[in-house]
Amino acid sequence: MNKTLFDKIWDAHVVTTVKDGPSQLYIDRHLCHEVTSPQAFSGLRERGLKVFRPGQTLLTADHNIPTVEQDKPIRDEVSRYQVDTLAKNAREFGLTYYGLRHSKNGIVHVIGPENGFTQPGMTIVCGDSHTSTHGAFGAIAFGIGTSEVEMVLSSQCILQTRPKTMRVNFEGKLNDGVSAKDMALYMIWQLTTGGATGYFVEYAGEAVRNLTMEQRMTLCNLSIEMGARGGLIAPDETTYNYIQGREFAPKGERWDEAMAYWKTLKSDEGAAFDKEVTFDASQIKPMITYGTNPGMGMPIDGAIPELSAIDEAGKISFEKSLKYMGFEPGQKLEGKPIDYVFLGSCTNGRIEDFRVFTHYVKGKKKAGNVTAWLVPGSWQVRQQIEAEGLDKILEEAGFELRQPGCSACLAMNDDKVPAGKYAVSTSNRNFEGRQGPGARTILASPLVAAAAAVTGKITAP
Ligand SMILES: CC(C)[C@H](C(=O)O)[C@@H](O)C(=O)O
Ligand code: SF4
Repeated sequence: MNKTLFDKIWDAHVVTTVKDGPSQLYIDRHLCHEVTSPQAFSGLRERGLKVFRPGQTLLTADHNIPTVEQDKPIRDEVSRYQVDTLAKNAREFGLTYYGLRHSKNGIVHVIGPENGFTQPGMTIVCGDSHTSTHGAFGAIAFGIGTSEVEMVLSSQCILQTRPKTMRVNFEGKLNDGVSAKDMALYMIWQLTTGGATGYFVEYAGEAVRNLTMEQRMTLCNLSIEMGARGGLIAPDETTYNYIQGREFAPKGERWDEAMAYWKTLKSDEGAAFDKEVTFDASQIKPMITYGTNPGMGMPIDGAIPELSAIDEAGKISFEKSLKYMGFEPGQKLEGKPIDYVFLGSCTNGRIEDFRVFTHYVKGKKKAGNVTAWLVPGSWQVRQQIEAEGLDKILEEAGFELRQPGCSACLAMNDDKVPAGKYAVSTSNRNFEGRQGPGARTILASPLVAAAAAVTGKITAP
């Protein structure tokens, strides 16, 4: 039978299946952060259980950490408690932990791939919705709840209902200045935030094949924002080259064995998907969002829809959303002054994102009205930035590099955008209050963020 890539990986991990019910799925890799793991560890403690396969779990602190003065104790009491608890759990259960001040600390979805912990053909979970990021390597990666975190810790398995499969093809070539972030915002705009609910998405087509690993991660990261369980891309030379030599990557003979398996990881010719959508990549322009969900997007030179274009059921939430954002139906946003720029997050906090941003601002100056937060996704990203001298270029242009963490992506630390202020943000969610109470988020690519940072306005790069 012709199988999809998803089917191949899923079938290889099913331990047993409950008749007409969920499957017991074996999990290869488990990532944990401080927000969704404490109750899971407490659960183990109460039941007197150990972690079943400690080598397959990796811990990091990211959501609650400050992005300045990480050498000092965390000032916020709740955040400090969260991070201390994770450290304590790591010690007690004998798990690898990239805590604060660890040279490999960073956002959970950045550190997995950059250390080779994330590999093709694996099942990867984390108590975090953007676990879909790891699908860029040709893995089944998805977010789980805290009770499932406990299941994985204690048994290395979880119960899962098999999702439907969907393929999204991006045919043709992207235009200059258009990135994976624009592909994702375009796709969610077209398909809506519920367009992939119940599906696991495979991304394919020429424009996807041409993406670097960093860009593939950006695309897969946003799968969840259109309701998908996850997104994945078949591994190829780009994938193998990225993984080879990283800390957890297979070495020597193990590498050859792994490669033999990885090369089988693609959807067979004629494999049936429950749904298939095709986009013309050359039609995509740099994108921004104007509303309070990632589906409320438009090309940067476009206009917000008129009220008459919105269906009856959506009118109230559309108006509420525009009111929150301080925008009008039919308004164009190009030239609109902004206050903050955030470069970072598990969507766009990788080295390539910093290269793009730096290349654009080189020789220019940050606009006086803009507060810019440039937050690398990990310490390794930050070290790479410094090794390439990007920090110097940024400094000359009036920008300062911060220390790694989730930061203003969800503002669980001190990096909060003040109420009413506009932030052009490279992160993935523009929900009300996401970047701070009353903060107004405009999602965009690192390139669009760079243009806004130097002009102080929404500007086509
Ligand atoms: C805190 C965590 C549970 C959450 C998630 O699951 O996505 C966060 O990472 C986010 O991006 O909103
Ligand atoms: S960077 Fe943002 S989206 Fe990613 S894990 Fe952190 S809070 Fe969630």
